[in-house]
Amino acid sequence: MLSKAEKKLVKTESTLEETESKYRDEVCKLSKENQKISRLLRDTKADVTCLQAREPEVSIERVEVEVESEDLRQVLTESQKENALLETDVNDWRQKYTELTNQMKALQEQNINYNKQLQQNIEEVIEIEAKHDKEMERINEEMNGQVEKVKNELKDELDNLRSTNSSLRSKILNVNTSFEELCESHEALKKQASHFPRIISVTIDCVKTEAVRAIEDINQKNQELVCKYHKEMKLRKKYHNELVELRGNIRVFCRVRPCIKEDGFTNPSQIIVTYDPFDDGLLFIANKTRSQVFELDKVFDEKVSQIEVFEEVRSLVTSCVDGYNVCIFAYGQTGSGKTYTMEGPQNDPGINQRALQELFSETQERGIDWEYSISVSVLEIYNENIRDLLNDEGLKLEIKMKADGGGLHVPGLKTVEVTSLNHVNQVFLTGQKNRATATTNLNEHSSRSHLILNIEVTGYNKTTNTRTRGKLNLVDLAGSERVSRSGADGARLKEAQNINKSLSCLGDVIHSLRSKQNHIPYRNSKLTYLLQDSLGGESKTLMIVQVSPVDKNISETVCTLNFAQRVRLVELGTAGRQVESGDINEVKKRRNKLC
Ligand SMILES: Nc1ncnc2c1ncn2[C@@H]1O[C@H](COP(=O)(O)OP(=O)(O)OP(=O)(O)O)[C@@H](O)[C@H]1O
Repeated sequence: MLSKAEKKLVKTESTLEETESKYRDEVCKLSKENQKISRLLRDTKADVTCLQAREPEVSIERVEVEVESEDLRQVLTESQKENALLETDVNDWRQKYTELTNQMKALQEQNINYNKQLQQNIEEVIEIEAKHDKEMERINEEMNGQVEKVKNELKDELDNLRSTNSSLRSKILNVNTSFEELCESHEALKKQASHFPRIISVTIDCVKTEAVRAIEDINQKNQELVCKYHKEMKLRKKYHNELVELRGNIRVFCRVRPCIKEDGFTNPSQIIVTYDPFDDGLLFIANKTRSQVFELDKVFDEKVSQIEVFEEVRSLVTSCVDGYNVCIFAYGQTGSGKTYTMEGPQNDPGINQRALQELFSETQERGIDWEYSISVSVLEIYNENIRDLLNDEGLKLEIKMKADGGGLHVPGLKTVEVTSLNHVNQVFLTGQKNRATATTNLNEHSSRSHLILNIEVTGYNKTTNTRTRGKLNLVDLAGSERVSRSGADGARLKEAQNINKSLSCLGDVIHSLRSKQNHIPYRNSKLTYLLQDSLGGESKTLMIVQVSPVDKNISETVCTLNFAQRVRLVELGTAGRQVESGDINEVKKRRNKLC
């Protein structure tokens, strides 16, 4: 602050000095001019005085002379000329005098003006000096005030610093004490820290044990949860099955066959089928950019074995022993694995052989009260003709209603009672032989015909005098691919049209059953007519749809699964047992009533 006031003072002083020197120069210049004018005036005055004091050099004399001679006249003429010249000179001097007098007057006036100016300037200088003094006084006062203020401020600051200093001193004293205390604590901690590794390792061991225990607990809980979940799932499935049974729905399973060499080289991106790890009833098909989901009663992935498949149908098969009509048919496009699931290779048989084996063991386990007989017939429907595969006589067979009202049958169809698995295998071999002799290419033929293995289980209870009769139809349908896709003509076209007809009749029957229509068009094809007992009314029906996992078959796969979804919604009504009391007349009466 002081330096600012000082600066201002110095600046004002220099401005004043500048102004003063400027006026001093001006006054000096004016007094010099004044002196010059005074000198000129004095000189002019002296000249005038001198001129006034001087005797006129020329006196005009008028002499009147009588010119008497020529010489005199000449002298007179010359004198007159000289006189005229002198008069001219006098006039010039007079004029000069007047000019000088005027000049002197002007200079006097100028001198007066200069004097006035000088006086004015002197007054201004005095005024400026007074102002300067005043300003100096004010600045001095201001400066003194500032100095005083700064002094006071500095004093306050010094006081503050002094008090801060004293408080800092006391703090330092305190810090010193704290520092000493900290040093002591540090020493103590150092001592403690030397024990740390041991403490830490003990703690880590404890934590590890705790963690292991916690993980074990979690694992146990997890396992319990998984068990509960599986139980829930089983329960859900059981209730679902019960519901299905109550409603009489057609149960629909889906089996995905593994990739085979006919699929060509397949990389993972060509596999279009995926599964839900938590729900074995869902199947996903990657159809172009979207994933289509299909809900079925059970999905068997490509790794599921023949035994596992049979485990799922075992109870259905054995219910035949209790007098139920059961039908299991395999549906799907050619090469999707229908025959594999139903017949299977010799070293790993499918449902047909396992079902018979199961029926044998089940009937044997029923105890001594029961007498059972199991008989089989094997037939195929090819081009809407029924062929008995256990009889090679080539009889034309038709489906007829039994005379006693006991349902449909095929008169003339050979039925063989089987007693052991070996016997069953022999019967199957006969069927396969007969099928092969009628055709040049068994594979192609099997694709275009429906194969039906009919098993009838009759039981008689000696104690209660009751009879049971259950029928098990195991059907390997012809390939379901569309005619338009196969590009067939001639005999092939006829075959395809017939397959198409019977499968579309199957679809119609299912549609009519689903929409609970009064008329169900069973008779529109040999297949539906023959399976009437198994499709409608009091039977348990299972359809196993077979699909290929690769993208080249996607449209057939999607068609198959759409068909499966429709089939699943069909309600057939509660299945009924075929149990007859010993009094045959009563049975007949009941049957006639039903018809
Ligand atoms: N689950 C499976 N495991 C191993 N191989 C299988 C499986 N399913 C099908 N295959 C194989 O796929 C090929 C075609 O199967 P399959 O003959 O059973 O089909 P299909 O649907 O009966 O055909 P078609 O309508 O022509 O009779 C066969 O070579 C068969 O061995």
